[in-house]
Amino acid sequence: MIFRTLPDLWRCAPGLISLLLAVVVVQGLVPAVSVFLSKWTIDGIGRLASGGEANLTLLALAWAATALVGQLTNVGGTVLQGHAADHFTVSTVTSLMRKMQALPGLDVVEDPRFHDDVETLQTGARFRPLNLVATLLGLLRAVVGVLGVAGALLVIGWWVPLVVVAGILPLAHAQIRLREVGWSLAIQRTQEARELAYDQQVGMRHEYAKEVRLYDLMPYLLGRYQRGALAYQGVMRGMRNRQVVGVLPHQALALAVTAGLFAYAVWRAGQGTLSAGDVVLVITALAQVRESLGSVAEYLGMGTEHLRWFQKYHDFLDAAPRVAPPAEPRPVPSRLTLTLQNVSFGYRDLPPVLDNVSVTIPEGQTVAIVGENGAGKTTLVKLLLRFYDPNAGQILLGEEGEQVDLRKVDIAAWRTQVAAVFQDFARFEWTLRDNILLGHSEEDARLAQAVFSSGLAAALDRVNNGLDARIGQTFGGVDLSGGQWQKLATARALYRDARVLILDEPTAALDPRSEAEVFGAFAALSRGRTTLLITHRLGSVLMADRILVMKQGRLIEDGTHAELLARGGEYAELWRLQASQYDDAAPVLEPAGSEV
Ligand SMILES: Nc1ncnc2c1ncn2[C@@H]1O[C@H](COP(=O)(O)OP(=O)(O)OP(=O)(O)O)[C@@H](O)[C@H]1O
Repeated sequence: MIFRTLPDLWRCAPGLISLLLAVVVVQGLVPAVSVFLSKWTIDGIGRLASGGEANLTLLALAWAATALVGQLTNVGGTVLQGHAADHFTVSTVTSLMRKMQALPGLDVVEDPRFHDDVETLQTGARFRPLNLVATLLGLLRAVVGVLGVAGALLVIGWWVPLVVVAGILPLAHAQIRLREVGWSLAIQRTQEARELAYDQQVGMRHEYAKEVRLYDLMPYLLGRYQRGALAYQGVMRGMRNRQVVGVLPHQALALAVTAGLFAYAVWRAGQGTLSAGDVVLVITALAQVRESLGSVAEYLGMGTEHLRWFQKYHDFLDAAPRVAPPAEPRPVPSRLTLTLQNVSFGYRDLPPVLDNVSVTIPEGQTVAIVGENGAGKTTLVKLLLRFYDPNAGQILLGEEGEQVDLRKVDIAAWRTQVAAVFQDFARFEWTLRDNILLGHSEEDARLAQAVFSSGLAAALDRVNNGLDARIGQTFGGVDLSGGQWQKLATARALYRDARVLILDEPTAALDPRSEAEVFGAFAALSRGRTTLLITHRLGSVLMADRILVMKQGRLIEDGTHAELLARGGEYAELWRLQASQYDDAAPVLEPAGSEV
């Protein structure tokens, strides 16, 4: 992982990183120079005391210069390190977002295991790059410091630096090992951490606030949170304690080695084979070495943990999407007849929700898809958008003779041909304008038309700033009603000049007048376009040329309103049930299970 992470770091700002490395090396050498200055000062004082000569002024100037270099490199190192970490953070987060962009399907984002990865990657991306930079530089500084000062210890024997390093190795190894264990445990527990955070959010965030108050949910949430937190923290605390206590014996060994060398140096001075300056050098050098080696071990441990995060990050970047873009994408055919041929599909490893569906929808046709909850209507359009690939069968675009399998078509190009109002459309808390344009360039007439046809114009009268009003509560914007949000989602779809229009319950939250207006707009808009309308309001299917009825993943009826009524099957039954709700003479409610 280091062999991939370091080049990544280097590539994000090569000039800056070179300068930073030079500064850190100088910074790391300052302690070694200080140690020698101490020795030369003590030896100089000794010579002066015994009538010899010593240039103490030069030594004082050297001290001052060394201290100045130390301070300058400290400040410069901190500034440059901040810059490098900023670059690295941006490049890491950018790569993560680009990878998301390169995952055209929904399979990965809906996988619960992936939620854990995203949680780890998303929270880590905020601080791991920064911490890795700080850790690597700290490590380099400490290693240079150790090498420089250990070199000074050659004064008392060639073997001394070796003994010092050997004394610290078990500590370094233990630090790395403990960090690895800690990381693995934290990763295993990500799901629990996410659940804790979720219960907290439910208690605190505005989207849950009404139910939390009405149903007095807080005691229940607190109970869940406290039970979960106690269990989770117990495990994590045990791990942290083991980390702290586990390194104690190794620290004791490192301390014993330096204490032994100190005693040896004092003994040699007593024998007259080391000068007073040499002894000062050994004492300061040992203190420095001990500190720097401690830092090396600590940085190695921290670095290991950060690198494990980067390993996860690289694994994610390398992950092959199940919905794979075609190697040689074919253009979208000029005529857009949609054909499903024996399509079966199940989410992940769950039972199939589409069972051998075959249908052809000629270009320009308006098709309503109806059926009970969970029948597979939304799944069918998600397959058409290539959010998933069928497990069996195929989806073809184009007229007979020039049909192309959807899996071979350029995904981005295909999606530009489609506009959709999803049942669970996204509520972007940006301005109204940005919510409609979605990053596309603005065309005044088209924007005005989309706002008018969606019925959003009435909502605009009530907000300051018109289309520039920020919406949603998170950033203090204006909140919209459910119906106004739905009109906004509709305006978004209408703004796109798409050849295929997908409307999944597009009027569920609209009042009758708005619904009639919006359907009027859809009717106008669907002219010349292929339109798929999923709805439970059977009155609205009258605008369709053709109705598909789905039940338990199968397409069970296909025809016009009149044909299906005449057939007296599922559609006729659904129609009768719904009509009866508006009919004074008929019973208003049917038994459960008849939901449309
Ligand atoms: N992302 C998903 N992961 C797993 N199962 C899913 C997913 N989305 C839908 N399902 C399941 O697939 C089945 C079909 O769902 P789908 O949303 O296609 O039904 P629908 O006909 O659109 O229903 P509704 O009228 O309630 O919107 C349901 O049983 C649902 O639980």
